[in-house]
Amino acid sequence: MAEDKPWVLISEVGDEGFHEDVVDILKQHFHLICLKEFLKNPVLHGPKIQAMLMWNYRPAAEPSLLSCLPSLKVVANGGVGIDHLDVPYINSLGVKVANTPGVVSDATADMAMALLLASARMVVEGHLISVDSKTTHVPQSLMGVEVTGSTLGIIGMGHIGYKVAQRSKGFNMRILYHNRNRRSVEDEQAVGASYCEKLDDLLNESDFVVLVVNLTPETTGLISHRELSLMKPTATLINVSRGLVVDQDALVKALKSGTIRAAALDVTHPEPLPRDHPLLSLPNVLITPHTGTNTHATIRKMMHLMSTMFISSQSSPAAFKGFTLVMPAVAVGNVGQLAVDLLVSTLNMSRAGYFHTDCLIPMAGNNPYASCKEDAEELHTPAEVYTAAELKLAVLQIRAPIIQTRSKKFRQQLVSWIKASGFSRTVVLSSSHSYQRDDQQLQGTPLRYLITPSLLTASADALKELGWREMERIPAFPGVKDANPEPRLCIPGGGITKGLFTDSCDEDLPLAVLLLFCSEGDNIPDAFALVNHLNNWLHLLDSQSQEPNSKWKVPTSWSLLFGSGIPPALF
Ligand SMILES: O=CC(=O)O
Repeated sequence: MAEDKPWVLISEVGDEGFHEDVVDILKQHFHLICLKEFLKNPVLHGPKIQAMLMWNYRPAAEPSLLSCLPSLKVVANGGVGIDHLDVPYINSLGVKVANTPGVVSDATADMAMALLLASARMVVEGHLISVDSKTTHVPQSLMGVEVTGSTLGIIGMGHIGYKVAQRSKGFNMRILYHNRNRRSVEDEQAVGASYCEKLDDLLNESDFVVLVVNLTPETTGLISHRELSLMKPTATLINVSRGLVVDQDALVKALKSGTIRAAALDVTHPEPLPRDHPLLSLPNVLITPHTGTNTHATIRKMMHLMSTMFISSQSSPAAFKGFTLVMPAVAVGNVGQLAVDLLVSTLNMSRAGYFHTDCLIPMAGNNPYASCKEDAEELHTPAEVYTAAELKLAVLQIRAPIIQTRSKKFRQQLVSWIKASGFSRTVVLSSSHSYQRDDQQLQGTPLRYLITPSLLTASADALKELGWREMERIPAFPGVKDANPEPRLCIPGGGITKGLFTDSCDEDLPLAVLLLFCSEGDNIPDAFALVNHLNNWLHLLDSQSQEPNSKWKVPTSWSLLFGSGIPPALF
């Protein structure tokens, strides 16, 4: 029911607003109201709006609009740059500001390379000649500059800048960079980049200068007359950051006078430029209309991120309506967590947020699923939520032990979050001490399952087909017939498994437990076994590999796990 969903204000669908192809993602989670509709009756609609999703800087988060939204919790910006938002002011209203970093980096870095290559090799000019009805021959003047082996200067070596460097390495470029902070030696070596403490040195030496900085007071007008005059006359300026980083009047002069060879800009100020702006009529300028993140895959990722960033807000029920949640119990051998690692890594799941709790031992660490040094720098917390929206799958990964005295409270928090989020089922991946098995549990497969009555009906056929064994209840007093005849559930080493299962039965929550009997040690084979069982049920990965484990992608962080041994040099 639309009424269940949080009300969210957007500018419009289509034209300059949200792309029609992705708005379905938002509609799954929100009741959308477009600005035009909203403005017909702000008094009626205003109090219902809990979030505002901005696309192409709109709706503008201006005081006049925000004052009509007394229930607003979040202003979420589609994109990484939030220079158009007055964050302290918005925060002062008790409203959070969110953006979508990370997911835009690849597309933006690709765009920087596209502009660099297109400008260097005169791709647009070539195209125009090729399609011109008057063309009879290819003019010799259509002569580009060599990219391979040239020198690239990256200004702003953040997430996107680093990805530009990674791409440029493939072009055998000499890579210089200037950044507020120098990167680690490992980062530099991985892409072969050299740090230029002085911006002037970078400008002097580069054949291509790429701007990838945030717009701040320090970077406004960063490239002006002086900086352009330091560049080589054969050099090209590429801007994928913000138009205001470049003094456009100075750029026009430099391009006209041959101070630099060319410019390729995905961003200008304003956007679009007035139709009579001199940049538009210069032959050595290539301009795209701020489309750095415009790929279907990237905008879908942005939509998913914008949709799920509300999960920690209690005012956004049913954010995961119809999703399956998979989570580990923190149990013997950490088999559940390892299995969840394989899921997140293989399905390339996006981090949607964190589960806020005071029941886990506080900790923070690097991104366990990093695919490059750059990603590894992200800070990760003990309980995080990942999603693969296409599969309607969410995962809660737990990376820290539960504080012993808070186990019950943790279960309560979990159950209420699971209920509020609208998951259609929850699967807990767990394990139990092999050596404490009851006699009847000794034979056959080490896999067991448990299922709550409210999930049983929906899953009975699947379970029958899978042929799994239900976890046996064991007598409270083995050998004593009369006393306490009711056999009980016993999951030694299973952490919160039993409590969570019992709570879920009481709360009518559709939940299943999949567990393996195992021993502490190198539990990687157990993790593979458990995730393969899960996959046999949920069909998350359909690859028909001969070798069942080879379809899973092992996360980088596993290199720190078992098997590396103690360095012999210690003895
Ligand atoms: O311009 C694009 C962004 O800020 O992500």
